[in-house]
Amino acid sequence: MSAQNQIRRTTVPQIARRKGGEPIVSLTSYHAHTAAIVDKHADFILVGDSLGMVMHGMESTVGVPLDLMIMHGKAVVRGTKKALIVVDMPFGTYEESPNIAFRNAAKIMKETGCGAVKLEGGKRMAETIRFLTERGIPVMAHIGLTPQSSHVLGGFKTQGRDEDSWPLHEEDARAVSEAGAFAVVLEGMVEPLAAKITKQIDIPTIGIGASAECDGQILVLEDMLGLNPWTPKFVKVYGQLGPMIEQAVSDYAEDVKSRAFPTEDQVYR
Ligand SMILES: Nc1nc(=O)c2c([nH]1)NC[C@@H]1CN(c3ccc(C(=O)N[C@@H](CCC(=O)O)C(=O)O)cc3)CN21
Ligand SMILES: CC(C)C(=O)C(=O)O
Ligand SMILES: [Mg+2]
Repeated sequence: MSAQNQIRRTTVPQIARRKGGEPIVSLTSYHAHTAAIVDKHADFILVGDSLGMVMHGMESTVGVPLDLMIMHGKAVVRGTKKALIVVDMPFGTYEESPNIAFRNAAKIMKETGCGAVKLEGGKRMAETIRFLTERGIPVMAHIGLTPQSSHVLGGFKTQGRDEDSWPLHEEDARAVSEAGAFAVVLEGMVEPLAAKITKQIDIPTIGIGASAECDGQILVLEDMLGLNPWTPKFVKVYGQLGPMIEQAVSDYAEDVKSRAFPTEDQVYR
């Protein structure tokens, strides 16, 4: 098959060009079958390190290993054909030096086939963002509430409540934009700060708990499907899958006990 015949995925420059235009749609996914559904409607899909908490029951994202991100990244790339796939770099795989970050980001891209990586941090990560983008690895930045630093921040706390902190967040946004990031996630940030940052920088801002002032939105798929028992305030629940799964499981249990399942339809003769 020639390259032209393949369905082209959304590209990094296409996302970057959406600044100030039609809002960018994104969700997380960690899983081939759900990713195939999300792929029909999302511009990009994030294989987020939130998978440590959502899929593996961890208390934070700090313990997520690189190999786990690669495994879920492969699953999502295999399950999709249209969306840009972005994979989170997990804690401890990029902070130390641009060289180490490049090695691990290249491993993620080569082994998963994703189109970009995401890493947390503003001004402090600017040199690394430049190092990676100049060498062929597109980087999405992530500032504000950065869950990998929750031990320093004192938990998952909304940022910018105190106006005195705004200049630091604005500086982070400018630094990642100037370093070559193609977009930046603004997480857990008061609305006026997210609005100010979105106006100040040339790359799209993707909000999560950061208001409709951003250039796009992202949510954790399981949260908006009603599968998370501790849904934060910024989540809108679009489907109640938790109760649906429970009903199906309890119907199945009843049918097994009463021998109503399997029936003629499910039996080999
Ligand atoms: N399932 C899931 N969804 C997420 O959005 C998510 C993860 N996991 N794991 C990684 C981070 C952690 N996130 C979180 C976790 C908790 C709150 C939270 O409890 N927020 C409080 C606000 C606290 C404040 O205002 O200071 C809330 O009540 O919404 C926020 C973001 C966002 N990310
Ligand atoms: C919430 C998004 C932005 C994320 O980083 C994740 O899912 O890990
Ligand atoms: Mg993340």
